[in-house]
Amino acid sequence: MFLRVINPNTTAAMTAKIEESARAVAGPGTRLDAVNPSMGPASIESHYDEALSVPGILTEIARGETEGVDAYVIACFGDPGLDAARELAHGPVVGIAEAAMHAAALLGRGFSVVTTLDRTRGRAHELATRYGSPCRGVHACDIPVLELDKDPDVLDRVVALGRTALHDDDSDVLVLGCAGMADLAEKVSAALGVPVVDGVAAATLFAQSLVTLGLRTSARSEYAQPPPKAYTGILRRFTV
Ligand SMILES: NC(=O)NC1=NC(=O)NC1=O
Repeated sequence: MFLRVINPNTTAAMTAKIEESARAVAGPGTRLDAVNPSMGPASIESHYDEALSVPGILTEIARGETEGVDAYVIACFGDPGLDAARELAHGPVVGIAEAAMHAAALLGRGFSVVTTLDRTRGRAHELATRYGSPCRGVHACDIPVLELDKDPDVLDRVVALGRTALHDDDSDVLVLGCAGMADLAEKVSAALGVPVVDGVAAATLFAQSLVTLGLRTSARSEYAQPPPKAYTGILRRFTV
């Protein structure tokens, strides 16, 4: 099978980190590549960034549909463009927040999210409500997405915040609230002694499992192909 993991921001170093996390769990029979759009925000840390990332995501989905991609992962914790992507894709499209929250719900009574900027907490709560997940709290380490690779104290800060979150929320599982934290899961889990879910790995395996089960996005109603219509201006270049 052919999985495509889409980093919705345009930072190649993050795409490489995301690819590494996805490849680490993909099966031997799975062809996997990680891509990012050539247009869009360098990182996604606001509703504005999320909105501007969606045309690029949809461009990558449309391209994947011509290249035989069987399933997609949207590798940003805001799950940007997820519903629109499902209208374009024939196979499954899995967001890393959705995957991480569902995985966490299988591992404990309640989970906490450790994310980047404080302003992204509302989106995480909104997604947990939509997904019906037992999220007991969302905590921000206030490290900008593109600083995750540069700040030498990232691991210590995420561990400290995770410890506080588990205590204050009375949670028993942690979810990493950014694709850029994918490489921290194992170390944070070892430090805190609880399961720590990396949404990139979880979404990759969910997508792979759905294809293995022969399941795909339903085209019956809401996720049917978009009704044909004219798109004007620059969007004409990026629409099906
Ligand atoms: N909560 C987040 O910071 N999410 C993210 N921003 C990105 O650019 N990638 C993410 O996963």
